[in-house]
Amino acid sequence: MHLLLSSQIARTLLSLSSRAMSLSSYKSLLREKAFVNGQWVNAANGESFPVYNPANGELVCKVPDMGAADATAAIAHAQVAFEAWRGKTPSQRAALLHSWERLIQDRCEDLAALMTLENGKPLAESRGEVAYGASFIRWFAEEGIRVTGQTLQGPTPDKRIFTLKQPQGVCGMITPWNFPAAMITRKAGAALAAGCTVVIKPAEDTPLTALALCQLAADALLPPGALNVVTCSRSRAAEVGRVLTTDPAVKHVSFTGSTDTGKLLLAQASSTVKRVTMELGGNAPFIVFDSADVDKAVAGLIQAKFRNTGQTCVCPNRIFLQRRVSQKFLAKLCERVAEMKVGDGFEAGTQLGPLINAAAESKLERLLADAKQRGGRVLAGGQSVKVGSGAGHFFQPTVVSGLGRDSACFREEIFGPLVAAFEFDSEADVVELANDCRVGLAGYFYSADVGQCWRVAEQLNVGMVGVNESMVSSCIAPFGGWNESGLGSESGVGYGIEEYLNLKTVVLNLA
Ligand SMILES: NC(=O)c1ccc[n+]([C@@H]2O[C@H](COP(=O)([O-])OP(=O)(O)OC[C@H]3O[C@@H](n4cnc5c(N)ncnc54)[C@H](O)[C@@H]3O)[C@@H](O)[C@H]2O)c1
Ligand SMILES: O=CCCC(=O)O
Repeated sequence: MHLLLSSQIARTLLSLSSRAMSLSSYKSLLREKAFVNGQWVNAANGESFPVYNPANGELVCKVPDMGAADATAAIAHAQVAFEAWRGKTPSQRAALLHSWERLIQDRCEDLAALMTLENGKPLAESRGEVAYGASFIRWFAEEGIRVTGQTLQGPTPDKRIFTLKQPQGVCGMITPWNFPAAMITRKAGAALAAGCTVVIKPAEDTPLTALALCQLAADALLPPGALNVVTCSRSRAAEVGRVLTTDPAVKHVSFTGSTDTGKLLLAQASSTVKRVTMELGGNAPFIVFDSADVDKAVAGLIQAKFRNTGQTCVCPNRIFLQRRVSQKFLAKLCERVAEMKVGDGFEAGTQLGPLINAAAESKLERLLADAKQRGGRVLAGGQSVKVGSGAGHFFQPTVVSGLGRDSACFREEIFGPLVAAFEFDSEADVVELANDCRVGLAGYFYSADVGQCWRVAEQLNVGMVGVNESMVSSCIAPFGGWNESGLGSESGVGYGIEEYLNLKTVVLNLA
């Protein structure tokens, strides 16, 4: 007993001391200002807005609440920087990007602490995101030096045709709060490697990681103006977004966020015919066929569904269980879910952190009420959880079954730790059900039938499919959705960097 107690105390002290270390050192990354043209600046209007810790509602710090004038100035700086940045060789750009990536990896603990502080995700996941985010910078540094064109015989003997790929110019980027580092590096890494310069508007809930990344970019000697961050509150997002999507100097708008916002930004970007990359919402099917290895499927669902407390665009949303395997799957799932720890992301062992804000909690409550009203059965969870002061928005991992396609959980992106299960009979039925939505980001299925694996992978109307696999994202794989889930691809061999390159055809007359 005595031994057990002292080992518990030792563990707690260890976790407290490493937490204290991270919390004090991340502050060296922050200036409570925005970052434009290599400098830490205030908003032209002198205003700022607060950033809160979603786990306890406490103020973390304030950052500038910038507006249209600041966005326009940042674009102008990025335009000047573009002229020099495009003139560097791909290897010179790659060397700077590699330095940036190394500094990010070196400061992993500090960045992870900062991310848990502003986003709430468990520290282990934040560390994972730092590594994931850094991987994109490394990947694109390597992609940048291998951009190639074509040489073709012309239509007549005296002609040769060449294709060149050239950087587009200033890129405007608007990013979400759920992956405060990786959604920036997946875009900015590609754009910078291609020779473009960048103005980012990070999400109002998580501007700090974005700013810390800039400090590290400056430490890595990326030139002033190559990477700029314009911070603003939600009430100024439309104003800053309008500048980024309409200023003629911006040649590309890359957005990750909700489909509704994406549609608005697309419309705005059309006024100057900008290139666009849109990574929007999903409603991923997760199908378990009778032949599946149920333990693997349950483990896969837990991993994919509860990543970032269910607030991930590729999270499984509609869980389709073939009738013979359904009860077994749900029983095992509920057993695992009952063991999951909800808590402050800094607490050792926490698997689910807080939801990002009160609106996210209200949405879960609405979806759950709708499910119950339509005859759904709550098999696990179903309640919010009080953690610490009670100011955060924590929710139990929840499993609901017996739902139909009229339910809100079928129609909407849940974006929280709520598993909504549906039953099906045949392969044809489930493919039809899975494709019955307007978005198409990711899809997953578990089956031991090789023929079925090919057929279903081909038939799902989504951009990414996991077959007996629940993690589809990496810097190596193209990331992007079909239909209302977006336009274009991020990462992958060729695809991610091509988004930021203009194709030019040169016809040479030899005569
Ligand atoms: N496909 C992907 O890669 C991907 C990745 C992460 C999140 N998402 C999606 O994002 C959504 C959740 O994120 P969210 O709620 O923060 O999305 P959101 O669209 O509300 O916000 C995303 C970003 O857009 C900004 N924004 C909001 N309104 C704007 C406007 N009028 N003009 C300019 N900018 C504006 C926000 O400030 C934020 O920076 C989910 O639907 C999720 O699936 C998609
Ligand atoms: O939430 C969206 C991005 C998640 C990912 O890159 O896997």
